Amino acid sequence: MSTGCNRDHISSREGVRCAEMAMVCLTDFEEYAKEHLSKATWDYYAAGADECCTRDDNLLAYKRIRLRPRILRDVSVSDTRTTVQGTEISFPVGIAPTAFHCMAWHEGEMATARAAEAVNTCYITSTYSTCSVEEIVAAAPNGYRWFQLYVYRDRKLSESIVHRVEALGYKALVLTVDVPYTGKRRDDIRNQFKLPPHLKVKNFDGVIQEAAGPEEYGIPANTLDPSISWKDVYWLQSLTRLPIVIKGILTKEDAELAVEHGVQGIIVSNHGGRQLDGGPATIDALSEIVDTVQGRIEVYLDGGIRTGSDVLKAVALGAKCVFIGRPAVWGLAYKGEDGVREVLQILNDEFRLSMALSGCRNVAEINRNLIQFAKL
Ligand SMILES: Cc1cc2nc3c(=O)[nH]c(=O)nc-3n(C[C@H](O)[C@H](O)[C@H](O)COP(=O)(O)O)c2cc1C
Ligand SMILES: CCCCCCC(=O)C(=O)O
Repeated sequence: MSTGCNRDHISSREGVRCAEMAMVCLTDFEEYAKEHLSKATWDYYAAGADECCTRDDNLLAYKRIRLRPRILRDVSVSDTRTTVQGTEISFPVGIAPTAFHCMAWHEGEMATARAAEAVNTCYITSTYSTCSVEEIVAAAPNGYRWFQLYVYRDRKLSESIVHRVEALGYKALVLTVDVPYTGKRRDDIRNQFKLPPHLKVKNFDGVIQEAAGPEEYGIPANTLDPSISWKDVYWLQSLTRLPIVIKGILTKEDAELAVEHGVQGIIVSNHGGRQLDGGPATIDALSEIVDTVQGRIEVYLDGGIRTGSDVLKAVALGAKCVFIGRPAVWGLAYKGEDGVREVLQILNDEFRLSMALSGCRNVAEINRNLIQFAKL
């Protein structure tokens, strides 16, 4: 991915200094992470599927959208707060579930959770966290958290994690539906990428870790169930009272089915372009889904959010909140909890500024009138 940053002139010797310079935008963190992580780790985080068309289009699509700013609207006071599933967060940006945070920073997901708690936003913990859900909750006891669930062939295993996170105070379950199989990520294959042996998928320590059979990323490959279907949404509802959010919807047809199946939210997502290459950029898929859902449930989005004006565009097109994946990991690689906080703070500042410059005083004032649609 391009760094999009004005540091390209910095020589490698000067690059050491780079770490002490102010981080100005999210691509500064990307550049830092690329320089400091091992190649295999960097490649895993950066990976897209196949030719990475969808991964890259997630970012480019925002740059094709133009805004229609309003003026003279007294933007001396602005309020970025919003709610998700009835809970207030400081601005409409949360942290998407990403796996293996301990590869980026020794405290891994505990650091991520502390940062989200400090900024008062939502952190979605991945099934494949390298700290256990118990450790994460203990690290940030007042944080607002959802848990991302992959459905295992062994349903008892999924059932037990659902009960565990519900008892721990997680506030929603995010069912990821776009990974019946892992996408083909060429660099991971070339690098024979594996979770380093000193790290574990801690939630299932001693269970899937020791299962026999072929491995993917150093964890058993045949654990996720490719046969999951809409009826499993009913199965999940039978296990829990938590709201269920489906992550990985890209069409109006599936959005309608999600509503009909009684879930409480949708994340418009293509898994950061790591699964099907050739699918739409998420911001391009958003409008048809918002139009279909008609406010019956909340619609969120992830993929390619790198600036405050990206957030503004997604909210204007109907996303209640957006989530960042890779940028949080870059923040971790930079400075752990403080790095993730900085990433969120920069996005918050940029979002506030974009709101003000387009004449919006609060999130409720952001709507489709802000978007310039191409003339036919
Ligand atoms: C390194 C990495 C690991 C990921 N792990 C998971 C995961 O465990 N569960 C999941 O539902 N999505 C996972 N995702 C997808 C993210 O939740 C999210 O959809 C995506 O990263 C958003 O795009 P962005 O990175 O451009 O912000 C992962 C993405 C990345 C980059
Ligand atoms: C065996 C499947 C590993 C998936 C790891 C997490 C993930 O979703 C990713 O995109 O990477």
